[in-house]
Amino acid sequence: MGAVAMQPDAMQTAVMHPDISIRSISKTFGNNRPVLNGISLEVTPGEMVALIGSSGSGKTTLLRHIAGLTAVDADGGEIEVRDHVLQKGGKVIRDRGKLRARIGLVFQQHNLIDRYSVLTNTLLGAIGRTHCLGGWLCRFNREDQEIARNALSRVGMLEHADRRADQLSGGQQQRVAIARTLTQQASIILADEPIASLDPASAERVMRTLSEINAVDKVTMVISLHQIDFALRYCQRVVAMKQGHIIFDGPRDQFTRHKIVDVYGSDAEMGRV
Ligand SMILES: Nc1ncnc2c1ncn2[C@@H]1O[C@H](COP(=O)(O)OP(=O)(O)OP(=O)(O)O)[C@@H](O)[C@H]1O
Repeated sequence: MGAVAMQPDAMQTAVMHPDISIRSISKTFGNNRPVLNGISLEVTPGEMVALIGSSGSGKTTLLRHIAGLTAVDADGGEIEVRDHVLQKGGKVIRDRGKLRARIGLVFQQHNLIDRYSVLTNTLLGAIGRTHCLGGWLCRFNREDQEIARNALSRVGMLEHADRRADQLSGGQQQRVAIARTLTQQASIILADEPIASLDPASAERVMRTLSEINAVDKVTMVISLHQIDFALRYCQRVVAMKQGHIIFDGPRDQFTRHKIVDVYGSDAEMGRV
């Protein structure tokens, strides 16, 4: 059968439908000022978005809300992931397992279980599809083993499959964490400062790996980064936060020096970012 031409309107709808839809969310811890202050954001399937901002601007808190790990304030807006409400009215939905299974998380640290092998850590990505006795004794089938090995191969870590996680360098650990999201078959990856503690070569490799996954698998990514040069090189879109607000959201070529100074203030003027 020949290819069916998509009408322009249908194409637009398909392209524009967001993977992540955040509507006016707010979060206040205790009696402090809001950490997130009426944030709205839509992320389209396949986008690779850099989330930047000074320390304390709210990046981690925003990522944790998108992951469903932290609830918005009671009157603090709502978040939809892939067309399903993830949280609303101060509550993360009860049946969040299925949605969470679509979201892969990569953090700066504490990504892996030290005493487990690289392969087992990677296989933990498949846990949502597996029966685990008492929540820990999991039997992974041959197909999942294959998926995990393939994921390790893609991030260049297959030769380390049998090593303990705590024997790896920081960059290698991050690549295993990324392999775990591939094994999970996540359609969204949220990465919180994945290269913060890495040397430049390892940082480059981790960002390249994420970028390849974004390009090949069309996985949607939101990545918080402190390094502006990496953000601008690897991410097409920049979202910049300051004191719980989004103060810039646009293509990287519009994120000019002037905007960088708006976001980072004197740090940027001193050349520290
Ligand atoms: N669980 C919490 N309880 C109280 N305050 C919190 C909590 N989590 C975050 N905060 C506060 O929220 C603010 C934003 O923190 P967050 O970690 O989101 O910032 P960030 O932009 O990710 O910073 P960094 O770049 O340093 O990681 C900070 O002032 C922090 O102290």
